[in-house]
Amino acid sequence: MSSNATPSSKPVKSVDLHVGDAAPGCKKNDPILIADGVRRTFGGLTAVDVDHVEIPRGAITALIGPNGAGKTTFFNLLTGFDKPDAGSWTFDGTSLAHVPAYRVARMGLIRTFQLTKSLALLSVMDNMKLGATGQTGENMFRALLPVLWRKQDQEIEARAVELLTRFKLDAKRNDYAASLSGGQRKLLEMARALMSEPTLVMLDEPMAGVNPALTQSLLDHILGLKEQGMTVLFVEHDMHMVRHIADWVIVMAEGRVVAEGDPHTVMQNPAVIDAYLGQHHDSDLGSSDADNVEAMKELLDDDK
Ligand SMILES: Nc1ncnc2c1ncn2[C@@H]1O[C@H](COP(=O)(O)OP(=O)(O)OP(=O)(O)O)[C@@H](O)[C@H]1O
Repeated sequence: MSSNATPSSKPVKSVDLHVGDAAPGCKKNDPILIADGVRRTFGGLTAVDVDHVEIPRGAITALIGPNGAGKTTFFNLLTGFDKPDAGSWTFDGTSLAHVPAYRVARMGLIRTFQLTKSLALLSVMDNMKLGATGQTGENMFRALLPVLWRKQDQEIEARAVELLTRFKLDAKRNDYAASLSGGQRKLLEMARALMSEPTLVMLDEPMAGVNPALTQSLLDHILGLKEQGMTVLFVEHDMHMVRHIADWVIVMAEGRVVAEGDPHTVMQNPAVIDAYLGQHHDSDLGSSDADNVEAMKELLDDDK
């Protein structure tokens, strides 16, 4: 499915991100995240089996692949929301294996979810405050000094207001998150992710379920993250979006990385087309296979 979404201005693409050929697992000039031998099985199914992958710093990388390729599972592993059977990975040179999700977030790696996790019965503002990490109140001794946490509370609120204004949600700050539309919830989740001033933002299907009226603003916000010096890694099925905003694309199929490159080159790669067609050349297409074929058509839809 495609939104035909385009950002309001033509993005400046980052180039020279990799070293040597743009092959699966290729080295990057300045990787922020490096994963080695990351494997996750569910019973007899190998959901993720990534030999080596590097995510370039300061760029926007799209992680694409057909349904069931292992993208979300890989996100869950990298961010401490799931545990691998094997493997190691580093973020900014620090090993993240066995680090729980809340500590990964404090280290500057924040993710959003395919289905938004805003807490429906909390106000928009309270959702934002929950996104701030490393508060004084989390430290028992400093929490005993009200002067410290009051000042911090004001700073957190000011940052939340600034972000809500940027994301055009400030008028809704006292509303329950439950009252927001699907697209507004996606914006809230992104705004909340920024409360902790992350260095790497991982977005799982940021465009899914977003009303066309909000797609452009979401794209502009994602581009804005890069302009502010953050690294973005996102999972997305919308190939128009991938083509327009991604500097680099990593393709997964059946748990493995099968291709990497700039969007234009990757989308012409026969291995990628094969991955989307999968093993279903000769059989009837189920609905998720039909989605994959739709995505493949979008892949082949040349740059406008
Ligand atoms: N908790 C789980 N228990 C059992 N199998 C799982 C679990 N989570 C994921 N899987 C399986 O692992 C494989 C990879 O799933 P995953 O959701 O990571 O793929 P994906 O590439 O994100 O797919 P989509 O694009 O449809 O979201 C699928 O076959 C899925 O059914």
